[in-house]
Amino acid sequence: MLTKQLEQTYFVIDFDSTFTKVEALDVLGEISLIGRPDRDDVLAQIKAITDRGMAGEISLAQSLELRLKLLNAHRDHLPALIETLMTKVSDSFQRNRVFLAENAEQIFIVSSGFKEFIVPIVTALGIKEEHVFANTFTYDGNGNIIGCDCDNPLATDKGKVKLIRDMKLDGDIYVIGDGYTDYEIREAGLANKFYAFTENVLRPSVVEKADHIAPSLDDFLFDNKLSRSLSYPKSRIKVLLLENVHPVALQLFEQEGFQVELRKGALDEDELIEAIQGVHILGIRSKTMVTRRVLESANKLMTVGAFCIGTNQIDLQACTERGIAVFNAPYSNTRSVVELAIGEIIMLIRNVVTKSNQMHAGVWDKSATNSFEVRGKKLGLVGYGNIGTQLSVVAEALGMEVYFYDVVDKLSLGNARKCKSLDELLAIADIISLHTDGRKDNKNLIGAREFSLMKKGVIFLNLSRGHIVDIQALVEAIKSGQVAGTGIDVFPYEPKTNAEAFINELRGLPNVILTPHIGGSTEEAQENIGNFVPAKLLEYINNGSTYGSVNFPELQLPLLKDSHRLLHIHTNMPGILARMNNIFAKYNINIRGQYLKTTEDIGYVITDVAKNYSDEVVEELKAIDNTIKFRLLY
Ligand SMILES: NC(=O)c1ccc[n+]([C@@H]2O[C@H](COP(=O)([O-])OP(=O)(O)OC[C@H]3O[C@@H](n4cnc5c(N)ncnc54)[C@H](O)[C@@H]3O)[C@@H](O)[C@H]2O)c1
Ligand SMILES: O=C(O)[C@H](O)COP(=O)(O)O
Repeated sequence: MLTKQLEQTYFVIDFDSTFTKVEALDVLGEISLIGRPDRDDVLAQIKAITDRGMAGEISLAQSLELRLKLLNAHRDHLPALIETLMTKVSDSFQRNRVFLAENAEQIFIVSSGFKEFIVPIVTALGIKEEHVFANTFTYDGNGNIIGCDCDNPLATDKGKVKLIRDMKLDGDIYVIGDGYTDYEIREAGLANKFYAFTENVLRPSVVEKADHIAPSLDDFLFDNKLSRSLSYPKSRIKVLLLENVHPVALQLFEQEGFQVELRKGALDEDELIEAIQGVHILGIRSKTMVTRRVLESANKLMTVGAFCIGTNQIDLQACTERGIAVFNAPYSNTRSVVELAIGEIIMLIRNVVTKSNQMHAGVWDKSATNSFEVRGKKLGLVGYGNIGTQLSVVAEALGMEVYFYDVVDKLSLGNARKCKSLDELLAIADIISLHTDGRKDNKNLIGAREFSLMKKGVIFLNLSRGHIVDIQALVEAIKSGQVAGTGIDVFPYEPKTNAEAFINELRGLPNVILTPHIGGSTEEAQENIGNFVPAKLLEYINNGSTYGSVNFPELQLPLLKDSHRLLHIHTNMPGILARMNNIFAKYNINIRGQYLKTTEDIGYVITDVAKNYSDEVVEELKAIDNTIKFRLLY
């Protein structure tokens, strides 16, 4: 599967900084110059000479001669060099060792480096020794390396060109390398294509001459439809992270080899429509609205990560219809919200904000009037989910009596008491805190009527979602004294970035704590989220697992071993699994594992199959009616 006739194709591959991540002579210098006081200085000189040679600024002969002189190396240094180089083989070459071994007849290593260290490295990955073309060292009587065999064309300028010309290879020639001398083979008309290999180093003067850029060997193999260890090159996967998500997320995606674009603030709909094109993974927080219109432009989008709890900013239905799996971080900032709520409750019931403001204005007003303990007070929680329950436990530890109301029948924790209706809870509580989710139906859940049902002098908190409270009604309730203190962290409209002003009628009212949606903004929470969400997204991208998705059927899949994984997402209709299995039967496919889960809207079928199947199977699976998305993983 996915192989093409290779008999007439030859791959000419460079060694230093292509097959390996490093320049071998730089590494040799690190070994041979140990103990020399000027080691760092000499190593920097060697590196500079290497770069100038690679960029075509000085001749190869000059570059070799200058470096060998500075190296002061000995035959005895070579075993240590080989040992180090073994650990520095480029990741994508390591991954694709099967391709290298299976196509050894057509692969040539052509390098201006030295056979003494190249041969042991490349033959370990299946390359034939007689297909290695490189220089050899010359030594003095004491084993010191003093130069190289000058008769070898590879020690001279345009040496690779001369060598390839003399080889008279009959067929297509693809050259893969990071240096100018690799490009010269193509320039001389001896190669069909030159791929600038940029996994380890990107040399602008080389890249600009290349037919293609290959950020990895996977990319080269994908581009040429050749057999490879990865179904899709990681370097082609684009990630867009908005709203200042924690830097650890960027690091995790980059480590994976993905291309990551990071933006500080949220984007509005039109900006996002433009930015999302070509993006495979989108990371947002609570402010970016992922609307149906945005999704219509998301031509490559596979998954969305909400780096927060709430997902009401995402059109989940539209995502599902397009086979886009959405994940969030359902617990990572729960504790942070709870701690802020507790802090605010104490500050508000003690009237600390008013006292503090007076002090800043030079007023010393020591009195106990309107200042209370929280012990023994009735805390009413609207919404008894992850945050509501945790707040319940912490509040009880402070001696509060907890009451809660939830639309779903929830188990009371500790001594918390369940209320049968919202109205019942509003009438009982001294302090009311909202912790419902942000579903549309909850718009203005608390308005003028609800404030009128509360006890006079109630303390009121909203750290859930802005649209749940009618702000004008809250303003009236504060002005009339119905609400004695309030803490609001979320607003119907919130500035998109820190540069935008906050405009709201709550500004300047007494005993009101206003915070800029920071309930979940602690270092701990953001770091937790920054680790948690990418792990989910990577599991989905790399393995197909959807465990924890908020809109997809949840499947925790085993790791893929020695099989290909076919992922089929379809509208939930009867008969699709049967049609898939008919196709497998028709092509006599050996199924190694099959997993199915559905929701009301979609079905997700994962089939692990033996590797030897024909491309028609994939085409027929994709053509099944009501297929939303198909993916192949290996
Ligand atoms: N301020 C912040 O920075 C911040 C941080 C994290 C979470 N949040 C928000 O806090 C809220 C709660 O988060 P969570 O993790 O506890 O969510 P959750 O989904 O675990 O719990 C929400 C609970 O609210 C209940 N509910 C929904 N509508 C209701 C209604 N009308 N009346 C009563 N109960 C209702 C649900 O049944 C559920 O039990 C969410 O809106 C979330 O987006 C805000
Ligand atoms: O849903 C959440 O987790 C909170 O509202 C926090 O959102 P944020 O990441 O945008 O601060």
